Amino acid sequence: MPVPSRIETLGVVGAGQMGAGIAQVAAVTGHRVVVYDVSLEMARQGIDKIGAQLARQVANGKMEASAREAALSRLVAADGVGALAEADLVIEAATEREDVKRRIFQQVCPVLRPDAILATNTSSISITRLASGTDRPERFLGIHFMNPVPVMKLVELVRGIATDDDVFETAKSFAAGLGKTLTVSEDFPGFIVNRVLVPMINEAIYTLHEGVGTIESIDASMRLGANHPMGPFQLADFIGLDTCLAIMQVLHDGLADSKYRPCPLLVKYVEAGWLGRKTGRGFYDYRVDPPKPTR
Ligand SMILES: CC(=O)CC(=O)SCCNC(=O)CCNC(=O)[C@H](O)C(C)(C)COP(=O)(O)OP(=O)(O)OC[C@H]1O[C@@H](n2cnc3c(N)ncnc32)[C@H](O)[C@@H]1OP(=O)(O)O
Ligand SMILES: NC(=O)C1=CN([C@@H]2O[C@H](COP(=O)(O)OP(=O)(O)OC[C@H]3O[C@@H](n4cnc5c(N)ncnc54)[C@H](OP(=O)(O)O)[C@@H]3O)[C@@H](O)[C@H]2O)C=CC1
Repeated sequence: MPVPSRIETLGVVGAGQMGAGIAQVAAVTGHRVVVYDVSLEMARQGIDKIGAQLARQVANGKMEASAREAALSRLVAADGVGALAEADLVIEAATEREDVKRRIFQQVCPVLRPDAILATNTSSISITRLASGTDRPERFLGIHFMNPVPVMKLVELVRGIATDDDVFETAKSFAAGLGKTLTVSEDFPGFIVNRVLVPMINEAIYTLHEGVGTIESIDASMRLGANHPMGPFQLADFIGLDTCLAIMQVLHDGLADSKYRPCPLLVKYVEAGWLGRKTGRGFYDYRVDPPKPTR
């Protein structure tokens, strides 16, 4: 069966920071986008965030008001999974948990067009393993965007063992059409970016845990000493500590090497529900301005 040669309608599952970012970029570049989350209300909240983000661009003179209106008119909040039936491509961007993603694929696959492509924005989980839980492993791949999606230039593409070449080519043209630069990663835990980046963050947390430095001194050291735009704790809070921990667990389990052991302090923060910016508190407390280190 031929694959859609062009992606006109995109479905996005999960309207959190990544799903909303993907939906925003796709709508701005002329795609119709159906946004699905656990409820219509959550999907609407994601679209409201996009509206606010685009309003800032209009206020800064970076976008015409008419272009904002046009982008918003292309965004639809799904009132149920059935709304994904019209999509040429669906990108899953829900919580970084394999059980959650598998359950989503079980719900979504029966409503998809038989020729539709299914992709995941997973940060670390095996594409081949996720594909095996769908009805279309040959039409399944990883399209891994970086956070914040509208700003970051990279998209990592990852094929599973069964991904068809023409599916991969369609995904490449789609991502290039969003203005992104592509790299291709083999399907191993964490792919390229997170195999390198998240152990660095985990090491920064060990550095704190062992008393080598404070949150602020470690962040300042990496910002000023390594020219990173954010220190590792600012970045961890920005990514989400639950996501950072999930990635470390995938690296630890998948590569069976103790060097990927998640720092117990990271585990403690996640257990406390201090997940970073999205919950108002992580390694920094964002309920005060400027954000205050939490240890
Ligand atoms: C976990 C994974 O699976 C993979 C990952 O994504 S790992 C995370 C990768 N991301 C990073 O490493 C981000 C590192 N940080 C940065 O690059 C920068 O700090 C940053 C781009 C986030 C902000 O840059 P900054 O210069 O400090 O801030 P600021 O001047 O406010 O913003 C610069 C631009 O980004 C935009 N921006 C900032 N945060 C944004 C957000 N959350 N969403 C959308 N746009 C955003 C701003 O609107 C601004 O755009 P304009 O230039 O058009 O006005
Ligand atoms: N954060 C980052 O920097 C990056 C993350 N990623 C990956 O993108 C994905 C999403 O991450 P991110 O946006 O940060 O996470 P968020 O926690 O911000 O968003 C996840 C969203 O998925 C929703 N969700 C959970 N379960 C379901 C479900 N069964 N059906 C539909 N929606 C559901 C959540 O709803 P609710 O809140 O109600 O649970 C939430 O709105 C993860 O796989 C992550 O690894 C990739 C690149 C960068």
